[in-house]
Amino acid sequence: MRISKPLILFIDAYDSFSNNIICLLETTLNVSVRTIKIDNPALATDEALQNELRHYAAVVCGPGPGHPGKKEDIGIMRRIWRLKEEQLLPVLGICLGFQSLCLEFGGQVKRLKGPQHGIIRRIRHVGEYGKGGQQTIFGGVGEITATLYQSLCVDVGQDKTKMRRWEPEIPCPDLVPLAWAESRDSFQDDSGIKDDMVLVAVRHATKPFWALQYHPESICTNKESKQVVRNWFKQAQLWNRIQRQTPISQKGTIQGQYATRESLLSQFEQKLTQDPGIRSPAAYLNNFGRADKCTEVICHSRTIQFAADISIPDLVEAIQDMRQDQIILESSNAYEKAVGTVDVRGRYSIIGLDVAESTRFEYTRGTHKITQIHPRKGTISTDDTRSFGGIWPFIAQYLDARKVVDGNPDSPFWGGFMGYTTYELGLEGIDVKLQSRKGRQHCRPDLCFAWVERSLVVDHGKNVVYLQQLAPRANNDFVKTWMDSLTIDLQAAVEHSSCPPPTTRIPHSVISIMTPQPSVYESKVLACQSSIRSGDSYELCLTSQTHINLSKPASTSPSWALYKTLRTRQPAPFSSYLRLGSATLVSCSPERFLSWTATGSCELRPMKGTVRKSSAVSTLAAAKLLLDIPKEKAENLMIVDLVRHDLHGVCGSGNVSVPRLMVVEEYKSVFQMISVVNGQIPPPYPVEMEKYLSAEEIDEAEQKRYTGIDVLAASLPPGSMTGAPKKRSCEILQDIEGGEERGLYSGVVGYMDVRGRGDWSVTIRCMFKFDDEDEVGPGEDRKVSEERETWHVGAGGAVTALSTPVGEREEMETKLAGTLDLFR
Ligand SMILES: C=C(O[C@@H]1C=C(C(=O)O)C=C[C@H]1O)C(=O)O
Ligand SMILES: NC(=O)CC[C@H](N)C(=O)O
Repeated sequence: MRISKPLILFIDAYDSFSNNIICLLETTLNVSVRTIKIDNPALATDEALQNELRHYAAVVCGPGPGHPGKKEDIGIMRRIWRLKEEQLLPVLGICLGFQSLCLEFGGQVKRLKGPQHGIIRRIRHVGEYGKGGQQTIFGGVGEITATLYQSLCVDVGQDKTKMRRWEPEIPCPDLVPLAWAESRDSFQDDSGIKDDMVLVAVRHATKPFWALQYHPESICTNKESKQVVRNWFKQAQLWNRIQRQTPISQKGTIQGQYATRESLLSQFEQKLTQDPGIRSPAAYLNNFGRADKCTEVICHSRTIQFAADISIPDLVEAIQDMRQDQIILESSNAYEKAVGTVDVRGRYSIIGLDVAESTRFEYTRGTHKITQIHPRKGTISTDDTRSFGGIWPFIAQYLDARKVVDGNPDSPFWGGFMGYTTYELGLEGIDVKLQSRKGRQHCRPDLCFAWVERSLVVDHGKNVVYLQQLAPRANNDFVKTWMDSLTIDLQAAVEHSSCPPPTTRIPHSVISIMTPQPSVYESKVLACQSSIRSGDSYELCLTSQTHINLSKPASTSPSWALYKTLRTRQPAPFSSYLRLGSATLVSCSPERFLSWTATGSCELRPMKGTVRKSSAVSTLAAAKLLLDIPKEKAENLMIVDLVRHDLHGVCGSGNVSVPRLMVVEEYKSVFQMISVVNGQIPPPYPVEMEKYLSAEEIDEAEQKRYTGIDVLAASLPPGSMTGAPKKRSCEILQDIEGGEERGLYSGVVGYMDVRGRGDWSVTIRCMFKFDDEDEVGPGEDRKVSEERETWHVGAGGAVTALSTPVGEREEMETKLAGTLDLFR
């Protein structure tokens, strides 16, 4: 007989740490967790809630933005505390859940004098037995050091007496204190810790309710807190055995969902099953039909070895028409041996060839339409993304139908999608509406990918170039002819190349530059801090836009010259030059967003903590000292925990790790603190099951498997550009940033290839423009007209409770200067 694991219901208040708590529960206890949002309409009636709760051994009321006194912030949590005696079941509140419990039973919710977000504190707990001799949940627990994420705190009566007590005070007879964080226990002399005593654990005197105000799941909370979770569940189970009146039942439908989302490929399959008519031959086969054996596509590859360092600009200029569309992803710091360590330097550069002739995919948020532009055929086709479950299921299936298994194993990219997505696409994915006052005034793509069949990969470590083409195996001769002619051009280019290539004069003149006003930016920092103090956000990545108006000689965009100059001045592992459809991007981003391998191992590298290089801070050691402070570490930690949550949402419990935490890296003009978060996408079926599965079952599992695209879709917009919790923070930022679109800035640029791999950078330290903003205006002498274009440069930084307006403004200006200096 199969005994199923006890179920726990996790109530999610739209937090960015929820999946980490679910992972903690599933890996510490022998349980399975289902989750539900605080405002799920399916549980609107008491009867529905009651029917749902029957399935569970216990409930966890999670953390979240906002205030426990606001109905909309806590939703069904409040109804849990109000359950009738016969309906009761054990509950653990965490953070917002803790505050909600305390508020319900007489506690007063106050603002902390100094919000504590991502701050690590020592916790003083009552020990195994409370004052009345009752067993607590702290038995066998040593010293806890735990991360706090809170702006608010609860006063249960002790604030008056100013003494740590283990007994309830008069105003809250039902709330028994179990643990405190005290200012005398803080690790460093930290100006942010201003409250003497903060209550961080309670239990209800008579009901099976416990709660923690600290975050047991944070990467920086020590292992001791796992024992607290074990103890809690032991007591919860004991209570269930002895006191529970409504027995646990598996009957009836269950609304709680798995924390991991359904895979994109499975969403696609489901849509097709619902509406088999879509499988109509033409459109379906064009997009998703699999090639048969004879037309099997492989990645033809030729390796060309070079003696000297390879200059990417020289290489592309020799073989491409630079006036046409381009996609160049360059490790422009590959040969910068004097700056930073080896792992800061990128190794490969990847160049899409003949991009202007490639099929281009465009999607604008809110339209439900994927447009394919086929330059070779001179046609444009449009599909309704709803037929396929959305834009991401479409992309995932399109790529999956073109999987290639044969190619050069040394090359990181064989061909496939290359392109960008905007910040606003990410916002759509987390249901954040755009707040622009006038509504969206354009229909520019928020996702633009080219399907790249010919490419060039440079391995800067080995000084080799891989020339590649996706084509049927049988097309060998045709491919060979193309490669022969290109090889000659490439060799000539490298012989004449100058490394580093000279920066060219930029053929433009600046008409105007509109930079953010310092006082306005500083007031926005204060507005962010006000949202942090009220408990609505823990950290906000505030950004601003600079607009540059250029005049230029007719039909020569200065973008390529701008790129060549920027890549030399700000060499970075994720430089990119894109001219794709109506957008042009010039970027020297140091930040990897996400990469994944063909076997599903994913890496995210959030960057938080920036120091400008100067004569006073010129070494890594000096920068480390500056970044080794609670403010900077808290900024980084919060995003690490957020990224872990995003990854858990696809990889599942137990499959996410943090191999590097808060490491300082050196770049040309800045030092950056980064962390590395890894995740392993689970295989379609457990390997040991293979011998028991039929071919059809294996096929079906493969059809529904997760890929790196699931992680990409689940993690946008990049957490390092939003703050935490992501959704509420993005809404607040929409407001504070005045609804101005970030566009390509704060989005991602990169590739996902036919072998099942991907690599994306966060689009920062960049500039971009759209063709529809180009104008013709009167020239200087007002007689002849001249062409003008508008470039946008975004810059910003994370605001926390510990920020200062001037400090943040200077940090933003430091980041802006790298790009803006091109025009000065
Ligand atoms: C917002 C920017 O950068 C982001 C913010 C950082 C920070 O707050 O330290 C660091 C890297 C980026 O994730 C920017 O470059 O404009
Ligand atoms: N992490 C949380 O749940 C935070 C709760 C609440 N919004 C606060 O800031 O105090």
